[in-house]
Amino acid sequence: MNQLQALFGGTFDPVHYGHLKPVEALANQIGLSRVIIMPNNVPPHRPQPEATSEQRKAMVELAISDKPLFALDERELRRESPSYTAQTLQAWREEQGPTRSLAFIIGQDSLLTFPTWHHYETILNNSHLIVCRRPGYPLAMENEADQQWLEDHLTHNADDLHTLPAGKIYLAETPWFNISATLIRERLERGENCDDLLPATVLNYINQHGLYR
Ligand SMILES: Nc1ncnc2c1ncn2[C@@H]1O[C@H](COP(=O)(O)OP(=O)(O)OP(=O)(O)O)[C@@H](O)[C@H]1O
Ligand SMILES: O=C(O)c1ccc[n+]([C@@H]2O[C@H](COP(=O)([O-])O)[C@@H](O)[C@H]2O)c1
Repeated sequence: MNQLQALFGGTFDPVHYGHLKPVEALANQIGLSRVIIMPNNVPPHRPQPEATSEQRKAMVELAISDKPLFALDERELRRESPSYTAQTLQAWREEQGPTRSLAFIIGQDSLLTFPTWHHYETILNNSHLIVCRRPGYPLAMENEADQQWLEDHLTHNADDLHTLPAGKIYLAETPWFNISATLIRERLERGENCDDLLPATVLNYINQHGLYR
Protein backbone atom coordinates (compact mmCIF):
# COMPACT_ATOMS: atom_id res chain seq x y z
CA MET A 1 0.00 0.00 0.00
CA ASN A 2 1.22 3.51 -0.83
CA GLN A 3 1.16 4.99 2.65
CA LEU A 4 1.92 8.73 2.80
CA GLN A 5 5.26 9.31 4.53
CA ALA A 6 5.69 12.67 6.29
CA LEU A 7 8.90 14.40 7.37
CA PHE A 8 8.83 17.38 9.74
CA GLY A 9 12.11 19.30 9.65
CA GLY A 10 13.22 21.99 12.04
CA THR A 11 15.87 23.51 14.21
CA PHE A 12 13.97 22.59 17.41
CA ASP A 13 16.01 24.89 19.69
CA PRO A 14 14.08 23.70 21.70
CA VAL A 15 11.18 21.53 20.48
CA HIS A 16 7.84 22.86 21.84
CA TYR A 17 4.06 22.40 21.75
CA GLY A 18 3.82 24.71 18.72
CA HIS A 19 5.66 21.96 16.82
CA LEU A 20 3.96 18.92 18.33
CA LYS A 21 0.29 19.86 18.72
CA PRO A 22 -0.48 21.16 15.20
CA VAL A 23 1.18 18.07 13.73
CA GLU A 24 -0.78 15.73 16.02
CA ALA A 25 -3.99 17.45 14.86
CA LEU A 26 -2.84 17.23 11.24
CA ALA A 27 -2.19 13.50 11.59
CA ASN A 28 -5.76 12.97 12.82
CA GLN A 29 -7.24 15.16 10.10
CA ILE A 30 -5.54 13.62 7.09
CA GLY A 31 -4.76 10.13 8.39
CA LEU A 32 -1.05 9.96 9.09
CA SER A 33 0.07 7.06 11.25
CA ARG A 34 3.67 8.27 11.52
CA VAL A 35 5.47 11.63 11.37
CA ILE A 36 9.25 11.62 11.22
CA ILE A 37 10.85 14.55 13.04
CA MET A 38 14.13 15.59 11.47
CA PRO A 39 16.32 18.10 13.33
CA ASN A 40 18.78 19.95 11.10
CA ASN A 41 22.48 20.18 11.91
CA VAL A 42 23.43 23.41 10.13
CA PRO A 43 20.27 25.49 9.52
CA PRO A 44 20.78 27.12 6.12
CA HIS A 45 18.88 30.39 6.69
CA ARG A 46 19.38 31.46 10.27
CA PRO A 47 22.04 31.91 12.94
CA GLN A 48 23.37 28.69 14.46
CA PRO A 49 21.20 27.35 17.29
CA GLU A 50 22.10 27.94 20.95
CA ALA A 51 21.86 24.26 21.91
CA THR A 52 24.16 21.75 20.22
CA SER A 53 22.81 19.27 17.69
CA GLU A 54 23.17 16.50 20.28
CA GLN A 55 21.16 18.52 22.82
CA ARG A 56 18.43 19.41 20.29
CA LYS A 57 18.20 15.74 19.31
CA ALA A 58 18.01 14.66 22.97
CA MET A 59 15.17 17.13 23.58
CA VAL A 60 13.22 15.79 20.58
CA GLU A 61 13.73 12.24 21.86
CA LEU A 62 12.34 13.22 25.27
CA ALA A 63 9.40 15.08 23.70
CA ILE A 64 8.31 12.11 21.60
CA SER A 65 9.14 9.25 23.96
CA ASP A 66 5.46 8.82 24.96
CA LYS A 67 4.03 9.68 21.52
CA PRO A 68 4.01 6.73 19.11
CA LEU A 69 2.96 9.02 16.24
CA PHE A 70 6.47 10.45 16.08
CA ALA A 71 9.84 9.02 15.10
CA LEU A 72 13.25 10.70 14.84
CA ASP A 73 15.38 10.88 11.70
CA GLU A 74 19.05 11.73 12.16
CA ARG A 75 20.09 12.03 8.51
CA GLU A 76 20.68 15.81 8.61
CA LEU A 77 22.47 15.55 11.96
CA ARG A 78 25.03 13.28 10.27
CA ARG A 79 25.82 15.89 7.58
CA GLU A 80 28.32 18.66 8.32
CA SER A 81 27.30 20.73 5.27
CA PRO A 82 24.28 23.10 5.44
CA SER A 83 21.05 21.12 5.92
CA TYR A 84 19.49 21.94 2.57
CA THR A 85 16.00 20.47 2.42
CA ALA A 86 16.16 20.03 -1.36
CA GLN A 87 19.19 17.76 -0.98
CA THR A 88 17.62 15.80 1.88
CA LEU A 89 14.36 15.23 0.01
CA GLN A 90 16.18 14.15 -3.14
CA ALA A 91 18.00 11.47 -1.12
CA TRP A 92 14.76 10.45 0.61
CA ARG A 93 12.99 10.12 -2.74
CA GLU A 94 15.79 7.91 -4.08
CA GLU A 95 15.41 5.67 -1.04
CA GLN A 96 11.63 5.43 -1.22
CA GLY A 97 11.27 4.95 -4.98
CA PRO A 98 9.35 7.03 -7.54
CA THR A 99 5.76 6.19 -6.61
CA ARG A 100 5.61 6.48 -2.83
CA SER A 101 3.74 9.57 -1.54
CA LEU A 102 6.09 11.81 0.44
CA ALA A 103 5.38 15.07 2.28
CA PHE A 104 7.41 17.72 4.06
CA ILE A 105 5.57 19.53 6.88
CA ILE A 106 6.21 23.21 7.57
CA GLY A 107 4.59 26.11 9.44
CA GLN A 108 3.11 29.17 7.74
CA ASP A 109 6.24 31.26 8.33
CA SER A 110 8.34 28.71 6.47
CA LEU A 111 5.96 28.84 3.49
CA LEU A 112 6.59 32.59 3.19
CA THR A 113 10.37 32.13 2.93
CA PHE A 114 10.16 28.92 0.90
CA PRO A 115 10.97 30.56 -2.49
CA THR A 116 14.31 31.70 -1.01
CA TRP A 117 15.34 28.14 -0.07
CA HIS A 118 18.21 26.43 -1.83
CA HIS A 119 16.91 24.89 -5.09
CA TYR A 120 13.36 25.24 -3.74
CA GLU A 121 11.85 24.51 -7.15
CA THR A 122 13.11 20.91 -6.99
CA ILE A 123 11.45 20.21 -3.64
CA LEU A 124 7.94 19.70 -5.06
CA ASN A 125 9.33 17.21 -7.58
CA ASN A 126 10.19 14.98 -4.66
CA SER A 127 7.50 15.66 -2.09
CA HIS A 128 4.30 17.47 -1.21
CA LEU A 129 4.32 20.41 1.19
CA ILE A 130 1.88 20.42 4.08
CA VAL A 131 1.54 23.78 5.81
CA CYS A 132 0.35 24.10 9.42
CA ARG A 133 -1.26 27.33 10.58
CA ARG A 134 0.80 29.68 12.69
CA PRO A 135 -0.50 32.94 14.19
CA GLY A 136 1.10 36.19 13.07
CA TYR A 137 1.91 35.23 9.48
CA PRO A 138 -0.16 35.92 6.35
CA LEU A 139 -1.20 33.06 4.09
CA ALA A 140 -0.39 34.99 0.94
CA MET A 141 3.05 35.20 -0.58
CA GLU A 142 4.92 38.50 -0.70
CA ASN A 143 5.11 38.88 -4.45
CA GLU A 144 2.86 37.99 -7.34
CA ALA A 145 5.14 35.39 -8.94
CA ASP A 146 5.42 33.45 -5.67
CA GLN A 147 1.66 33.71 -5.11
CA GLN A 148 1.10 32.31 -8.59
CA TRP A 149 3.55 29.48 -7.83
CA LEU A 150 1.59 28.72 -4.64
CA GLU A 151 -1.76 28.70 -6.45
CA ASP A 152 -0.41 26.51 -9.24
CA HIS A 153 0.46 23.78 -6.72
CA LEU A 154 -2.34 24.24 -4.20
CA THR A 155 -4.81 21.45 -3.45
CA HIS A 156 -7.79 21.54 -1.09
CA ASN A 157 -8.18 17.79 -1.30
CA ALA A 158 -6.12 15.84 1.24
CA ASP A 159 -6.67 12.67 -0.83
CA ASP A 160 -4.23 14.10 -3.40
CA LEU A 161 -1.48 13.80 -0.79
CA HIS A 162 -2.13 10.07 -0.52
CA THR A 163 -2.67 9.28 -4.19
CA LEU A 164 0.03 11.41 -5.87
CA PRO A 165 3.73 10.92 -5.11
CA ALA A 166 4.61 14.66 -4.86
CA GLY A 167 3.91 18.14 -6.19
CA LYS A 168 0.98 19.50 -4.12
CA ILE A 169 0.78 22.17 -1.42
CA TYR A 170 -1.91 21.61 1.21
CA LEU A 171 -2.86 24.32 3.71
CA ALA A 172 -4.02 22.30 6.70
CA GLU A 173 -6.68 23.60 9.08
CA THR A 174 -4.66 22.92 12.19
CA PRO A 175 -5.16 24.76 15.50
CA TRP A 176 -3.16 27.93 16.15
CA PHE A 177 -0.43 27.93 18.79
CA ASN A 178 1.27 31.21 19.57
CA ILE A 179 4.52 29.57 20.67
CA SER A 180 8.04 29.93 19.29
CA ALA A 181 11.42 28.66 20.38
CA THR A 182 12.57 32.30 20.45
CA LEU A 183 9.85 33.13 22.99
CA ILE A 184 10.87 30.15 25.13
CA ARG A 185 14.58 31.08 25.03
CA GLU A 186 13.73 34.66 26.00
CA ARG A 187 11.46 33.58 28.85
CA LEU A 188 14.04 31.13 30.19
CA GLU A 189 16.73 33.80 30.05
CA ARG A 190 14.51 36.02 32.19
CA GLY A 191 13.77 33.11 34.53
CA GLU A 192 10.08 33.05 33.57
CA ASN A 193 7.74 30.07 33.61
CA CYS A 194 7.41 27.99 30.43
CA ASP A 195 5.29 25.10 31.74
CA ASP A 196 2.53 25.62 29.16
CA LEU A 197 4.87 25.90 26.19
CA LEU A 198 6.77 22.60 26.03
CA PRO A 199 6.78 19.12 27.58
CA ALA A 200 7.99 18.87 31.21
CA THR A 201 10.63 16.30 30.21
CA VAL A 202 12.18 18.82 27.80
CA LEU A 203 12.02 21.60 30.39
CA ASN A 204 13.77 19.35 32.93
CA TYR A 205 16.52 18.61 30.40
CA ILE A 206 16.97 22.35 29.75
CA ASN A 207 17.27 23.03 33.47
CA GLN A 208 19.63 20.11 34.12
CA HIS A 209 21.94 21.25 31.31
CA GLY A 210 21.70 24.96 32.11
CA LEU A 211 20.53 25.79 28.58
CA TYR A 212 19.22 29.19 27.46
CA ARG A 213 20.38 31.05 30.57
N1 LIG B 1 3.73 27.67 16.79
C1 LIG B 1 3.90 27.06 15.61
N2 LIG B 1 2.83 26.78 14.83
C2 LIG B 1 2.99 26.17 13.62
N3 LIG B 1 4.19 25.80 13.10
C3 LIG B 1 5.29 26.08 13.84
C4 LIG B 1 5.20 26.71 15.12
N4 LIG B 1 6.46 26.82 15.63
C5 LIG B 1 7.29 26.32 14.69
N5 LIG B 1 6.60 25.87 13.61
C6 LIG B 1 7.14 25.27 12.40
O1 LIG B 1 8.01 24.20 12.79
C7 LIG B 1 9.14 24.13 11.91
C8 LIG B 1 10.41 24.18 12.75
O2 LIG B 1 10.43 25.43 13.41
P1 LIG B 1 11.62 25.94 14.33
O3 LIG B 1 12.33 24.77 14.89
O4 LIG B 1 12.39 26.97 13.60
O5 LIG B 1 10.79 26.62 15.52
P2 LIG B 1 10.55 28.14 15.86
O6 LIG B 1 9.70 28.18 17.07
O7 LIG B 1 10.06 28.87 14.64
O8 LIG B 1 12.03 28.58 16.21
P3 LIG B 1 12.73 30.01 16.39
O9 LIG B 1 11.83 30.86 17.25
O10 LIG B 1 14.03 29.65 17.02
O11 LIG B 1 12.87 30.57 14.99
C9 LIG B 1 9.01 25.32 10.93
O12 LIG B 1 8.48 24.85 9.71
C10 LIG B 1 8.03 26.24 11.63
O13 LIG B 1 7.27 26.96 10.70
O1 LIG C 1 16.99 24.25 2.31
C1 LIG C 1 16.89 25.46 2.64
O2 LIG C 1 17.42 26.38 1.99
C2 LIG C 1 16.13 25.79 3.90
C3 LIG C 1 15.94 27.10 4.33
C4 LIG C 1 15.23 27.36 5.48
C5 LIG C 1 14.70 26.30 6.22
N1 LIG C 1 14.92 25.03 5.76
C6 LIG C 1 14.38 23.89 6.55
O3 LIG C 1 13.04 24.11 6.90
C7 LIG C 1 12.75 23.54 8.17
C8 LIG C 1 12.21 24.61 9.11
O4 LIG C 1 13.23 25.59 9.28
P1 LIG C 1 13.39 26.39 10.65
O5 LIG C 1 14.53 27.31 10.41
O6 LIG C 1 12.09 27.10 10.84
O7 LIG C 1 13.66 25.39 11.71
C9 LIG C 1 14.09 22.94 8.64
O8 LIG C 1 14.10 21.56 8.29
C10 LIG C 1 15.13 23.71 7.85
O9 LIG C 1 16.34 22.99 7.66
C11 LIG C 1 15.59 24.76 4.65
